[in-house]
Amino acid sequence: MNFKKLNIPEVILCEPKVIGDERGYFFETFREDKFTAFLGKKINFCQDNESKSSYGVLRGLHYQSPPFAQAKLVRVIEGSVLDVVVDLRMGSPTFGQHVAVELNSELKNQLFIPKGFAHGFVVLSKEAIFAYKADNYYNYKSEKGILFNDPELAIDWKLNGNNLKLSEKDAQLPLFRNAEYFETKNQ
Ligand SMILES: Cc1cn([C@H]2C[C@H](O)[C@@H](COP(=O)(O)OP(=O)(O)O[C@H]3O[C@@H](C)C(=O)[C@@H](O)[C@H]3O)O2)c(=O)[nH]c1=O
Repeated sequence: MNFKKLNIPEVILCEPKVIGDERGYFFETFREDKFTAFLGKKINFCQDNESKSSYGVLRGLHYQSPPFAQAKLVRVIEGSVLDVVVDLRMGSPTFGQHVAVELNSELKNQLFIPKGFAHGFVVLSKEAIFAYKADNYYNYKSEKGILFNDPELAIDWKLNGNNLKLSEKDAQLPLFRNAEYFETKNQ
């Protein structure tokens, strides 16, 4: 696995070494030792999730508030998505900024999203199966979100707005300016 810091340096792109042979392919999807060595701290993942979505489905932007904040390691098992994270850490030099990266099942790339970020993705392929690890359990009372097309965030979701499909909940999320920000020291 190769690890790369992105424009927001705490957000890490993980690029696995895929070994192909006449049977197909093999790759390590997660190695705690290498991951911990790169981050310099251990993330205790405790929940694995999977969702399937069709073209144009946008899930996000989501986060859980403390004490249920979640760091996530996300990837695409089938298809392609544009994955977006927004920095909600007060005092961070990149507060309010976002990173957008295409994750797909060809590259098998993954994104590590620390606590203190809102996360969402839009499906660019006919369908996509999305999988992720989280280091804190789902807690519906702590679920929070930000409206995907808040002009203040100016996220280019790559797809025409007419093609986007959102849940009722996600279409009614508040703006970034009304989000619950994170204390940087807690991250
Ligand atoms: C996230 C989650 C949802 N659920 C339930 C609640 C609901 O009935 C159903 C679907 O939930 P949602 O509509 O919130 O699912 P979804 O929109 O896929 O939510 C996910 O979006 C991405 C972008 C994230 O970053 C995740 O952390 C998570 O918030 O699944 C769980 O039981 N456990 C979970 O961990």
